[in-house]
This record gives sequence, structure tokens and C-alpha cells, in this order.
Amino acid sequence: MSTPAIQATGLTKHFRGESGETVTAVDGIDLTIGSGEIVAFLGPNGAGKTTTVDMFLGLTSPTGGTVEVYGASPHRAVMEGRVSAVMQTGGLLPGFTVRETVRAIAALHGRPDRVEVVIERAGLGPLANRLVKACSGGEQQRLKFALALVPDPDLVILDEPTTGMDVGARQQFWDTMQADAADGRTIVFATHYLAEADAFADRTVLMARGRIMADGPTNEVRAAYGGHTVTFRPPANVTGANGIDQAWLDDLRKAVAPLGIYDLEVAGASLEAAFLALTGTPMSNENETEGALR
Ligand SMILES: Nc1ncnc2c1ncn2[C@@H]1O[C@H](COP(=O)(O)OP(=O)(O)OP(=O)(O)O)[C@@H](O)[C@H]1O
Repeated sequence: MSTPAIQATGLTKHFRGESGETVTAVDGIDLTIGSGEIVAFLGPNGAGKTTTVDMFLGLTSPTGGTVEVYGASPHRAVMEGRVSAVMQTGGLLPGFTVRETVRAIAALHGRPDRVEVVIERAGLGPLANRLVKACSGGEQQRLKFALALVPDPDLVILDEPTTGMDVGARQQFWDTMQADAADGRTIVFATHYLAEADAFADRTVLMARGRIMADGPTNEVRAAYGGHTVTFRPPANVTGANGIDQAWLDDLRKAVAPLGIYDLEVAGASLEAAFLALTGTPMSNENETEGALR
């Protein structure tokens, strides 16, 4: 059997919280990701997705357990160019053009031969001479993706790569990823968006409170654990510019608990959701409903 891309055993991470309490971000994860898999880490805010992928990349050291990337430490796998990442945040130099940025990173890796390949692969050809500061958020994310491809890694890890993109940019980003994945690269990405896992991942690892709640083919996870989303419009007198009145929400949580409803989450309506509702296009993002009982 070939060496797995990622092998995690009992992987655990504790942080010290603001008042000195222990926060368990990742709580004993066992996981094997094989070569060529496309895996989504799906979960709500604070589920532990970022901490988990940070440990895959050696950016955070585990408090307990182990993680190996292609049979070696994450640090070594990164140094050898076997794994690279597209992170949520991270600096691009605004005064460089797209091509200059790719050239600089390719020079660092000793791979000048990769410049045009990755520009083309990330769909940046028409933008190659544009200054980074003139690129949209979505275009900058595609540039980060191009940079991640410079060492021709076996594994690419993406942490919520489409955060902040509009619907069109998100689609374009995933089209680019899809084309790349067709070449057999292993891809692991963290996302809030069930629709992204559904559309793109063969396998979904559903995380909540630092644990794996479900892990399997995306369609099976959806069917077995998806449940139903109940949307509602709260009374006008409890809503304001800052969201829904907290005391009312606490009462609501208490009221629905006897019905077996837990983890009630409320997200403010986004412009995207409003746009989609107004245009009649189905919403792809289930986290951006006006109010949702999960
Ligand atoms: N450096 C830190 N110090 C203290 N607590 C942290 C730190 N990093 C993360 N946490 C906590 O660990 C938990 C998991 O956070 P993490 O960022 O991994 O979740 P996530 O699923 O990626 O969430 P999001 O989707 O919001 O990015 C959260 O409770 C978070 O507040």
C-alpha cells in the first residue's frame, strides 16, 4: 500500500484561553487521507478546522498525538515541496504584478520553469501584468493558489480559500481547482460551505467541537447526517441593526431544547443571500440563512 498523504493519530491541540482556561481546539483525531483524495473539512466556526490543517502543515505543534505527511514530519514535507498551502490570510506584495509575484516565489524554490505553467493553471494569464493591489479578492486567492503550485506539490491544503468571494468568483475558483485536481493531486480544504464540499470533495470530514462527527463519501455524509434546516423570521421587535436580541435568543434556545433541538445557530442575512433570494437562484450557502435551526 502506498504511503498515505496524511496520517493522524490521536491528534490533539489545546490552547490557553483568555482567562487562563484550557481550550480544546482539536480533540484526539484519527484520520488517514490517501494519495489523490479530495477531502473537505466541513464545520461551523470554531470547530477546529484551521487548527487541524495548521497541524498538517507544521504551523502549529500538536499538544498530543502524531501527524505524518507522506510518512515524514509536516515540516519536512513542506521543505521537500511535497505539500503547500493556500491560507485564509497571508501577505502578497501589493506593488508587484501577478507575474513578478510568481517569478519571485519560483526563484525561491529554484523552479523558474514553473512560472508560466502555474499562471496558466490558475487562470491568471490575462491578469499576469496586473498589479496585485488591482486584483480582486478572488483573483488574489487564485494567485495564492498559483504560488502554492510552484513546487508542484503532491498535496495542496486550502484553508477556507473562498471566504469573502462573491458567488461568481467562488465558482471560478473551484473551476480552477477542479481542473488541477483532475491531474491527481491530493487536495484537502477547510470550508464552512456544505455546497462547496458537495460540489468538489469526494470525501467529507465533518468537524464540530474539535472532533470528527462524520467521515465518508460526501453524498453519504449528507444523507446520513445532513438533517434538515429550519429557517424562520424572528419577530421584528427582537431584531435590530446589530442582529437578534441575545436574551430573546437565550429564551428560544431554552424553549426548543425539550424538543431535542440543540446547536441553534443564527447568522445574519448576507448581501449574497439577499441577492440570491431576490433573483430566485437557490442559495448555495446554508450558513447564511436569516435564522437557522440545525
Ligand atoms: N491561538 C489560539 N488561542 C486560543 N484559542 C484558540 C487559538 N486558535 C484557535 N483557538 C480556539 O480553538 C477553537 C478552534 O478554532 P479553529 O480556528 O481551529 O476553528 P475553525 O473550525 O477553523 O473555525 P473558523 O471556521 O471560524 O475558522 C476555537 O474555539 C478557537 O477559539
